Amino acid sequence: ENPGPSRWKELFPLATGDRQSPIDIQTETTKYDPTLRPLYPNYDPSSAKVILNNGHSTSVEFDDTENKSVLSGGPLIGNYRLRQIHFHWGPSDDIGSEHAVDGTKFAAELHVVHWNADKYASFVEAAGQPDGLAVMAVFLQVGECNSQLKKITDHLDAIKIKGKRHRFTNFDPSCLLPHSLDYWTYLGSLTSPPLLESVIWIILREPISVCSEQLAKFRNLLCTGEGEAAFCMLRNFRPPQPLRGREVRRN
Ligand SMILES: NS(=O)(=O)NCC1=CS(=O)(=O)c2ccccc21
Ligand SMILES: [Zn+2]
Repeated sequence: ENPGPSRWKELFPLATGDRQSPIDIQTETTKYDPTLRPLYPNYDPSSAKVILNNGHSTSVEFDDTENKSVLSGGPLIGNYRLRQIHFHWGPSDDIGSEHAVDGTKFAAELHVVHWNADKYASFVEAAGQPDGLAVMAVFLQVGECNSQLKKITDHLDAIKIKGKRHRFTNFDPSCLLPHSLDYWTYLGSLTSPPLLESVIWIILREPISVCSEQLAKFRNLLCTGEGEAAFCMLRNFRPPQPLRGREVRRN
């Protein structure tokens, strides 16, 4: 089975770096910053292309060959182009999110991944730069079933096996955002290998809902491929990492 987060440092020295993600957000020590602007997501539903099972999560991939779907505002300078969305969850409803708030974890976490197309020529190049990526995170709090999330969970049966992909278009990920776009922001990293320290994190303070039945559908995905012994994708979250003196700002 995939070596868990505790062994990543053996292959990826960045795992013990000083701007690693996720973190536990201690709300009392976040700093209000009046220079932070409102977030401005502007997504074209035709950018959505495919939903897939990559063996460690399920993602929706977007056409990022032009500035059709971008995030601007907030702490960002210029436009960050939408690349993909994916989710993190756990084996039970009491854990699953990557970031935590005053020690509390949510049942799951949505990541909306963007890259700085104003400055860099590709996602891969941007992923190697300190201001290359912007990931907007949304907490999924267990409760009511989420009718917008159903657009994703209804397709998971078709991509149960690692490597499966399915045409998935006419989808605007704004439908998964909460009413309020208030946020915390800090400088961090990708939360899975290669753990690159290139992410401006934007964590929405208001969660969206998810019900147990929907969480069960994520857990039914397989992290194994065709012809392999089947193992369910029960957990794919990295635990909180040391803050190393970083500041968390809020708008
Ligand atoms: N949880 S996270 O948002 O830090 N993303 C991990 C990640 C690792 S990756 O480099 O495979 C990659 C490619 C495209 C989008 C995301 C990723
Ligand atoms: Zn993620």
